[in-house]
Amino acid sequence: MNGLNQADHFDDLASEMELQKMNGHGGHSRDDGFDDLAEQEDNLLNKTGVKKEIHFTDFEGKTSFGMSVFNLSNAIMGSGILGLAFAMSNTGIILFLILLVSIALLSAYSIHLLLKSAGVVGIRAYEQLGLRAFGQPGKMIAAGIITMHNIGAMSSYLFIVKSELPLVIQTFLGKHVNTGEWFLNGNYLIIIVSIAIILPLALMKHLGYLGYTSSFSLSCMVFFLISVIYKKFNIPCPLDDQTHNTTSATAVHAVFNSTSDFCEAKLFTVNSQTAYTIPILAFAFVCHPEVLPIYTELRNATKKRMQRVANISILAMFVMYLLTAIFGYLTFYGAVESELLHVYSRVDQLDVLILCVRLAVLVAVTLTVPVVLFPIRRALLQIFFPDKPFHWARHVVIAFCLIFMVNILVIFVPSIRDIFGLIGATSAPSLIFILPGIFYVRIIPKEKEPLFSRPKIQAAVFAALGFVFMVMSLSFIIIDWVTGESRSGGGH
Ligand SMILES: NC(=O)C[C@H](N)C(=O)O
Repeated sequence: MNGLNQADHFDDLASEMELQKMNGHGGHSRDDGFDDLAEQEDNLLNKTGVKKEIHFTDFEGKTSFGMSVFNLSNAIMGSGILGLAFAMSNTGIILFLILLVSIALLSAYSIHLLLKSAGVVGIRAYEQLGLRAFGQPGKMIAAGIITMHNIGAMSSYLFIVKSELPLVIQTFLGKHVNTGEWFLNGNYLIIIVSIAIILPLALMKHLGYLGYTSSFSLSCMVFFLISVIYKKFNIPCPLDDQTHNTTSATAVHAVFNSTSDFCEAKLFTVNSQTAYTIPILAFAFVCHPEVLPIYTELRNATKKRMQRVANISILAMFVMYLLTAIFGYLTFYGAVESELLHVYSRVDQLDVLILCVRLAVLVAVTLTVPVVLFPIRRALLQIFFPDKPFHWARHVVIAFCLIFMVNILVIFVPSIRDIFGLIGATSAPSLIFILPGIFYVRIIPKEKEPLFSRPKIQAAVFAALGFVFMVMSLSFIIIDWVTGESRSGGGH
């Protein structure tokens, strides 16, 4: 679900270097060191005419190519996968495919920009690119956006707990309907899970074994995909409850008013919910803060090799995303909700396979919440308490406040669609398009590429495209909220 454990490792290294610098052991300042490296690389090129293999930082990576692909895939894959079938139901198969391919390609291009910028100055973290491009404000902006994005990701994971845990408990109790007891209320359950599991894990000083949950999460999502494909051939459309009982079915019928229309795969469609498509897709492909740490750790790190790692990971996740969206959509058609796993509760509450998928996804997302919390706390510490040594009080208070805030958010947010929408329309396009584009224009020296050279104009257009996506998506989402005629994206 993410490779943040890696980032953690690198930040430790980075802090170590910073510490050395502060203590005067480093000799050079960090940036000077990287400039030397870039210069050294240029000399090498000049002398031999052939570019010899050189590491882009002073850090010698040890992770194999395959393992790096796996790590980056983990960074890409997350809760976003649960929203894709919903996105497809609002665009139709063809439009969805076009958008999915476009976002995947743009995401790969964005990684190209990040790698090229990092290669010039030898930088191992997203925030450091910000620092290099715009000084302290650039670093703050990058750290702020990453913080906001991770808070959004944390909320989406906790939202899944809120919507799925009551169903799991219900199934264990053998109940076909939610009878309204407190232990079947998602809001109470997330508070209990937060206090009993997430907070203690978030208080650990280091991630330790928790870092490995990312691979567990990826396996859970593969299991989820296999079940979605299997269930497609087992669930009839229309669902029994589609003409009565649930509120979302009623709301859906306001939009799609005949059953035949309802159970038909649309190739191309547009409705008020189509506005959420690009944000959902953008959210699903965010992995950019993890790219540079994974690059640094890659064995024989060259830009080309890392770009191959990125392309393969993006392609693999593209296939998983496409299959999940198609089979999820072809199971429920217009009745699909913004959190795919939740819709299965409308078929058979006591289904064992779905119970297992729910349990697996629940464990995975619960364990991922603290993993996502660590980098947020680190960014906050860097912003508000730079150069201060570790202090337990700060460590504990920040974790507590973050978890408290995310709980409040998740209790009041009616649907995971709103989290995907908001985060996908703001921090995701910033991380994928805007920041890599403008960092590139600023970081690549004018002597190498003049301001009006093709690559720089392309990067600037790319950043502008991100800005257009952001403004467009936000406006449509706000219009949808204000007019309130939304089809329930309900996750609960
Ligand atoms: N890594 C992230 O920020 C989000 C991830 N792409 C997801 O789908 O959940």
